[in-house]
Amino acid sequence: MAGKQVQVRFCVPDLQKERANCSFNKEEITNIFDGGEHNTETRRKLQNIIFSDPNLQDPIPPDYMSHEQRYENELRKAVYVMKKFMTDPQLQDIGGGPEAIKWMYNSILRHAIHKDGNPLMLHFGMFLGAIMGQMSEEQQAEWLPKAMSGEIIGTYTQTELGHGTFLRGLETTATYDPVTDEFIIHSPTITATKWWPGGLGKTSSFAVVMAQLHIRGQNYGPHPFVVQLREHVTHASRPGITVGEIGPRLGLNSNDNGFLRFDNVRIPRTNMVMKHSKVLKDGTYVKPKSAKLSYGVMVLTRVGICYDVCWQLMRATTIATRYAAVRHQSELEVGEAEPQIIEYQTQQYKVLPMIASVYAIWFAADTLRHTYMEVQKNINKGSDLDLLPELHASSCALKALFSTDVTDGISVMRLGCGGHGYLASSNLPRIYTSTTPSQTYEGENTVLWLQVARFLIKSFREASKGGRLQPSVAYFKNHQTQTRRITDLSNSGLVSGYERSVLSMLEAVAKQLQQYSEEGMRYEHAWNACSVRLVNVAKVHARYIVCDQFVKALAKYEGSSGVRQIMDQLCRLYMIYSVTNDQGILLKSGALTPDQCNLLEEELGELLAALRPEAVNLVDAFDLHDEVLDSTLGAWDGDVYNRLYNEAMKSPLNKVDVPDAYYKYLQPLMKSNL
Ligand SMILES: CCCCCCCC/C=C\CCCCCCCCCC(=O)SCCNC(=O)CCNC(=O)[C@H](O)C(C)(C)COP(=O)(O)OP(=O)(O)OC[C@H]1O[C@@H](n2cnc3c(N)ncnc32)[C@H](O)[C@@H]1OP(=O)(O)O
Ligand SMILES: Cc1cc2nc3c(=O)[nH]c(=O)nc-3n(C[C@H](O)[C@H](O)[C@H](O)COP(=O)(O)OP(=O)(O)OC[C@H]3O[C@@H](n4cnc5c(N)ncnc54)[C@H](O)[C@@H]3O)c2cc1C
Repeated sequence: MAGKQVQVRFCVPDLQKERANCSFNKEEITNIFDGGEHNTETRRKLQNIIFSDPNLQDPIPPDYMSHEQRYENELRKAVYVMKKFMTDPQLQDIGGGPEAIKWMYNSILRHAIHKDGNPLMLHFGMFLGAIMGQMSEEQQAEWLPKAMSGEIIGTYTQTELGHGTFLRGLETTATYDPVTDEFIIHSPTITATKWWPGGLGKTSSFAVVMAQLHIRGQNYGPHPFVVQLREHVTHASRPGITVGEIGPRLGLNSNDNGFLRFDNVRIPRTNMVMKHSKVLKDGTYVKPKSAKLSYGVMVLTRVGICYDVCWQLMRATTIATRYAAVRHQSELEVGEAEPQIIEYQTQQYKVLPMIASVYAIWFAADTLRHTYMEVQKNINKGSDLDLLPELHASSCALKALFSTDVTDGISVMRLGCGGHGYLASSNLPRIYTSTTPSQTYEGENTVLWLQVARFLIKSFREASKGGRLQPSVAYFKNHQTQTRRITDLSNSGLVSGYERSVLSMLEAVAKQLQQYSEEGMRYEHAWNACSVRLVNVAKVHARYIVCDQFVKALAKYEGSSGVRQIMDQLCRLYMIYSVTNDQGILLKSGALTPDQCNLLEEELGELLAALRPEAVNLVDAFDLHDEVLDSTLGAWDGDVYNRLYNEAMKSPLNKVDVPDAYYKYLQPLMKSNL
């Protein structure tokens, strides 16, 4: 238990001091992020088993491995985990088997086992997601057991060399042949080559392939199909399939992201993924309730990404906060001992708002997950899809906002650790390179912001006609009657300030769109000419959602008063941090005055001082095991300098005093200059 560990484990005096006085029950906070006491218990049992298993250790630090070694090492561990979960009696006790594997890979523990990606990530994420969310019951009965047991390994192949964002522009075709009752999957051009999917290069034997459905010369748009890529047992690529890896990336280099080409590959008709749309034997196309239902796996993954980046921020803030309590530098008062760097207000401003952001992200992600589950329930019941636009807009908004905030936040945490934060052994560089692609994958963020803007403009017009509004934009209904200025600076006052700013921005951009249209510009061009403003308003709306959800989550919170009090302070900090960052927008819209901004900036300073003594306890409450942190700077004991020194000793260059390269290159140069 985290609370008990505090009593018995060694840590450096600076951290002992930080931990000595804690005003709240850490365990209660741990339970929030695990989703309940039972989940905390399960996670701890799992991590005790996993982290004590020598087979899951890396033989050498992955940074010193070659490209092939990294892939092999991660695949070895991933397969070991699958087998262990199937057979280990200790794990059966806690509900072992495929469900537990899925549970673990959908938890923060996967970042501890696989430090730079994992060849089975797409299998556990999107391949299983496509089977469970997009296949008919009959198809699930066929494919799910094989995928869960590892008999087949799959990935999700949508993006092509030529098209990622513009799904309707995909070039891979699936042409129905009624004579043989088969689809013919084909890559007609070089740009139709599938490019990027994780686990595609060397790992997957199957893939869900997004392809344009053609029946009797008519194109019905992109649909998912299951295609076998490699033979059973030999794993050789099948006839008509050309598949391989795309080469090194900025990060996630163990994922064997791949390319894939099809040369008229035939698959049975029943391999079309058919929960929503169907093709009958005679070639009749059965339409789905909404054409966008086949995009469902992407929506699910966008929800997952919100949690995933939250875990990355938890790791980065834990590392930077503990380090800030251990590191001493400079002088606050001349001649006095060097203070812990966390005593500097500017350092508090780096770590504390990011700790608060973890809570903000978590509560908003949880609400989004519930919306997703409600929509799924409605789809399964066959009832209406009213909430689909809300889910699409909110998942785009939150995925885009959180992936950006967290990537930027991790960068601030690295800077907050000075030079040591740049060392691989701090783990901050890898946390960064594993997080920054979330701004691109599963919908490039600018493109997602424009989807949000499309929803906002539509809703704004609906509101002016007195029409029905989706929950996240219900506040538009007041838009004509409200004055812009807010008078109270409470949390709900600030949320209202965001609402008014969104409405003011929408009013202006809608007017500009209208003006362009009246001047004869086509709507699409007018949209493009306004798109910077449209992206800006989408971002402010997203921030509004997060602030609003944070306040609402706390209003419902039924835990202890200590935790409630600290969360209130964190919520207030998040609100003021956000508003002061966005003050240009709030001032311009007239929601705030310069005097009000000054008051908020003063309060921000007071909050930083009030929260400073709790900083280490707050990150301890995330309860991240040292293996999850994998950091010289962030370990629980705070023994930073010994850890840094010991890690440096692992550099292969230190195996010998004088390396061969000296004799080859330097010695001749130095000799010739004697
Ligand atoms: C307790 C914790 C539990 C959770 C644990 C989770 C653990 C972690 C899980 C996962 C971790 C992360 C691992 C991540 C690995 C990911 C690897 C990456 C994989 C990929 O990248 S796969 C490829 C992804 N590709 C994309 O996302 C492409 C982006 N493009 C698009 O989505 C679309 O093309 C588009 C939306 C941009 C445009 O589509 P288009 O058809 O052209 O549509 P429009 O004409 O613009 O709009 C038409 C109309 O449709 C509406 N709409 C569009 N999309 C959707 C949708 N998905 N749903 C509903 N509606 C949609 C749109 O709003 C328009 O509506 P309107 O006409 O305005 O009414
Ligand atoms: C690490 C990683 C893993 C991935 N894994 C997978 C996977 O498993 N499966 C899979 O199918 N794909 C995967 N992808 C691909 C990913 O989904 C795409 O890269 C992503 O959707 C962006 O598409 P794109 O690369 O075509 O970018 P582009 O769309 O070409 O974007 C380039 C620029 O053009 C701009 N742009 C494009 N369209 C518009 C527009 N309409 N309006 C304004 N600006 C626009 C963008 O904002 C961006 O600035 C992965 C990518 C990465 C980096």
